[in-house]
Amino acid sequence: MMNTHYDLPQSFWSNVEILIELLLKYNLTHNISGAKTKEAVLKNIDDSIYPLQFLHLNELKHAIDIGTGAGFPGLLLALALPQVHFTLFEPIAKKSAFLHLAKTTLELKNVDIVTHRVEKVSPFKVELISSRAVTNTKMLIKLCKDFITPDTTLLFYKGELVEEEIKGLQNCQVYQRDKRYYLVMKDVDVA
Ligand SMILES: C[S@@+](CC[C@H](N)C(=O)[O-])C[C@H]1O[C@@H](n2cnc3c(N)ncnc32)[C@H](O)[C@@H]1O
Repeated sequence: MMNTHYDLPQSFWSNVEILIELLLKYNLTHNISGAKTKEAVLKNIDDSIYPLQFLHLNELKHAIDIGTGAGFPGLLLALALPQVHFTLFEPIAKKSAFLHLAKTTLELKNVDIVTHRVEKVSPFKVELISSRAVTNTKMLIKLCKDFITPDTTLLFYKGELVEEEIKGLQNCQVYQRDKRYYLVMKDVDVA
């Protein structure tokens, strides 16, 4: 299917097959994702897990994903990293309902879903924060600043505006694949 050097759990691809079927069906009536075909969903899945090839995730226990939508990337990272507890923030009820449906169907014990904007909840410290297609980098950092410690890794899935967005920010590393720019930040200054 896809080339990945990361050691995915045995259950990953069987869970993905179930997830794709679930999403395509749910999407017909609720229109929560632009990905309307299996191929399109697979592209989102590939994009979601690609950073596992270059991220160093030792000591990772807690992660949040901001604006998970129909599951990208947070739900897929949770499937790939069953030892890590993921809290997925998605304020839109029909999207959050889908995430609940996926959690129940796949019996995911490492996933919590919060139907609120990330900046509206009581924060807790995490080692990883991911987000794709939600808002610009500086605004994202502002929204989740109270979840960040000097050891937190930020993983933002960006487009070609990334260089513009990170001007003035420290400790940024960008990994490019085609039109996708994966922005990884550590020791983020939230002052
Ligand atoms: C364009 S969608 C992207 C969904 C998914 N991340 C993806 O890449 O397919 C942006 C999502 O972010 C959510 N969102 C917007 N602002 C948010 C906030 N402050 N906290 C949490 N989620 C937010 C929206 O409800 C929406 O579902």
